[in-house]
Amino acid sequence: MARQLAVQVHNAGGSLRVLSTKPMPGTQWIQALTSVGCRVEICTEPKTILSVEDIVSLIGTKCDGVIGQLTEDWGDTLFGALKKAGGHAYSNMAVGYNNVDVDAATRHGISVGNTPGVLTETTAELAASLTLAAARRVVEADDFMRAGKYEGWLPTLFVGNLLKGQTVGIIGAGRIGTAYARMMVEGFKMNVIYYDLYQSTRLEKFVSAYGEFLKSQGEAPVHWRRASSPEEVLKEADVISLHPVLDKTTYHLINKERLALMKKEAVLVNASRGPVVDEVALVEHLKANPMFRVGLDVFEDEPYMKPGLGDLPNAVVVPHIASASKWTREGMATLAAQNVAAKLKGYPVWPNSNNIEPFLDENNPAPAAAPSIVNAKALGLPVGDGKTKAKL
Ligand SMILES: NC(=O)c1ccc[n+]([C@@H]2O[C@H](COP(=O)([O-])OP(=O)(O)OC[C@H]3O[C@@H](n4cnc5c(N)ncnc54)[C@H](O)[C@@H]3O)[C@@H](O)[C@H]2O)c1
Ligand SMILES: O=C(O)[C@H](O)CO
Repeated sequence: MARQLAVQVHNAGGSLRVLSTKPMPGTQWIQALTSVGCRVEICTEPKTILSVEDIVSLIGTKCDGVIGQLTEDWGDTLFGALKKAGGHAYSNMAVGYNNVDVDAATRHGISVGNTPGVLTETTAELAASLTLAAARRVVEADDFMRAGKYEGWLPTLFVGNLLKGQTVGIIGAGRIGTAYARMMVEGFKMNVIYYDLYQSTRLEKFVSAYGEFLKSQGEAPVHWRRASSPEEVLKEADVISLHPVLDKTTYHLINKERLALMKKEAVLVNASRGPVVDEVALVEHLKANPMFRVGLDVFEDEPYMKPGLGDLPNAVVVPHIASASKWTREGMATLAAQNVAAKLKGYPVWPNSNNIEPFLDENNPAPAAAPSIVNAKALGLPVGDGKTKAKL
């Protein structure tokens, strides 16, 4: 028999049972659920990644909704178990939902929520940090200093790349890609080349307007260009940051052939999903090109790195922390809880999942709506007018 996993219970008398597979930061998310009559059970097992079997046992025989994590495999087995337990609602505590089989959820009549917007700036800031750390060799220099190797200033010590006036390439110019591009344009006066399936008029207008501003200050303007292929971006840019969703079209988007197109001293940053990069090919490329540098927040086989990557001085590696600011993580938890609470209460879906601010204001009641349900259309869920306030 499966072992009983430890849980912490809030509002034990609540009639709707909602499970969170992990403790999450803040308390607003718990309040969002208990205030609408949910009993909240939080799995407190120290094991980092729960297996499908673990989660099936947590779901048990009666469960109305679940908040899960991107490390979990939400497919037919889990949605089948949730349906059998009487469940209707699931939310990832993440904007990316490549760990979720949305079609399976839809087949079982279960809504799938995600947490867009609240992590846009935080994630872009980490991508910018990785860019600087890689371009200016911050981690190598830190290691050197701590190892007691510093014997005095030298003209040749840890020489890296200047960003100002260079070209930043964005692959996937959605919410995060655009926010990152703006940071690099405003912060370092970089020109932009981007590739996305869709035109980013917001980004284009911003760069044009900022270019005009710089001109008005007597400075060289910045420019943008929309590329017609990823190859164009890779050939032209000095820094490339990857921000697409992970799907069949972006799996190994950066491979051996495309790495070979990049400038020998380019900087590549990935804070999207690990499998967007062929990590074995990347290790080979880094070995052969010591002046090529990467900043990685995500890995192909998380939590593992491909052999050799961790030994390379031209790679900066951090453990998937791009969204890890307090405000963002609390906001992600709140949005995930509201996705579940709203579905269980029969509220409509919020009309614009890019505008989630009203859900995060602790001083005002959250809208009586689900912030972001990715299979709302497939399930035929009603869409609200974006005005109705919840009665708490
Ligand atoms: N490392 C982290 O902690 C972290 C944090 C947040 C998000 N993410 C990842 O970042 C991704 C993007 O988040 P977002 O909020 O900006 O999403 P988004 O939907 O706003 O942007 C994704 C963009 O990718 C584009 N795209 C899709 N297929 C493409 C292709 N084949 N080539 C080029 N572009 C393509 C889309 O058109 C869209 O503009 C998420 O899906 C998630 O996987 C990672
Ligand atoms: O997709 C996401 O939201 C991240 O990977 C975690 O913040």
